[in-house]
Amino acid sequence: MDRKNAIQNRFRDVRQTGKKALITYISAGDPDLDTTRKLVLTMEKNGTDIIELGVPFSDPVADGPVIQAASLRALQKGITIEKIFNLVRSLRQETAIPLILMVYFNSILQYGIERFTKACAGAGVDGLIVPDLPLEESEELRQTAAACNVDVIMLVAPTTPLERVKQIARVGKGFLYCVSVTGVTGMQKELDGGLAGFLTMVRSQTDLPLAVGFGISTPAQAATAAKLADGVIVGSAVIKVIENHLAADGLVEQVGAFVSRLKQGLADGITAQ
Ligand SMILES: O=P(O)(O)OC[C@@H](O)[C@@H](O)c1c[nH]c2ccccc12
Repeated sequence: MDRKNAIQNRFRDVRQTGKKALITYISAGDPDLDTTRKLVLTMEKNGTDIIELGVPFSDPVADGPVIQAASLRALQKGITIEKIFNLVRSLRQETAIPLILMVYFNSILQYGIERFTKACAGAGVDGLIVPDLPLEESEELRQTAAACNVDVIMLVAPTTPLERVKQIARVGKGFLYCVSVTGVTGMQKELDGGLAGFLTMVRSQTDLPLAVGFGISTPAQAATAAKLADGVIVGSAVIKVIENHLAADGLVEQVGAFVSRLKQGLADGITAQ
């Protein structure tokens, strides 16, 4: 399966239709693996362009309460990395959507760096987001992943000094993840006022697509962020919909409907420009 550059190609295709990319995040195995499979397919059908699957971890230091709770639900159901690879492998029979794993470095180390990246490539994973891996310690993973065409997506934050943004942009693959607020994942009432300046600064340093994430939870916020970047990432707000429907029917449909509203928000944001 040749999936080289699947992420950048998807950004290019979305740009060619005059739109911005919607990236949605869910935790793999929350509330169970079969629902994750259905959610991936439903989110794609409703306008998600790229999907980030979280590998649940017992000590998710970059995550706020909503994603922590999702991780816990998945761990309690017995999720493992092997089951996630199997899920991706089976999803590849049904969809070509770019898939990114959000995975803490500890999980990769435990598995073995090379074994992990090869398993990603073999299953059909296109990229990795490793939130606790600083640039200085990232070389081995980046090179090992690059050898099998898996993109290691790098993160920059408003507190990242310009010189460091330059260095990160130079080695990043797929897109550059621009963290909109300093802190953990989760919903914010308002987007940071400095977002435009931050993104202009990052834009001047790289030709990689830029995607904004952290704290984007409504279609209106997605619209605002979409004006400034090539894509928008929404995690906690999607998981909140899952959480609200755990005991009710229609969980998958409700997530689909929410994703469709987000996608519409991106489109409105662009036409309002
Ligand atoms: O949950 P939010 O605030 O919408 O942020 C996106 C986010 O969920 C997803 O990209 C993500 C989940 N866990 C992470 C850890 C680090 C960086 C990014 C992430």
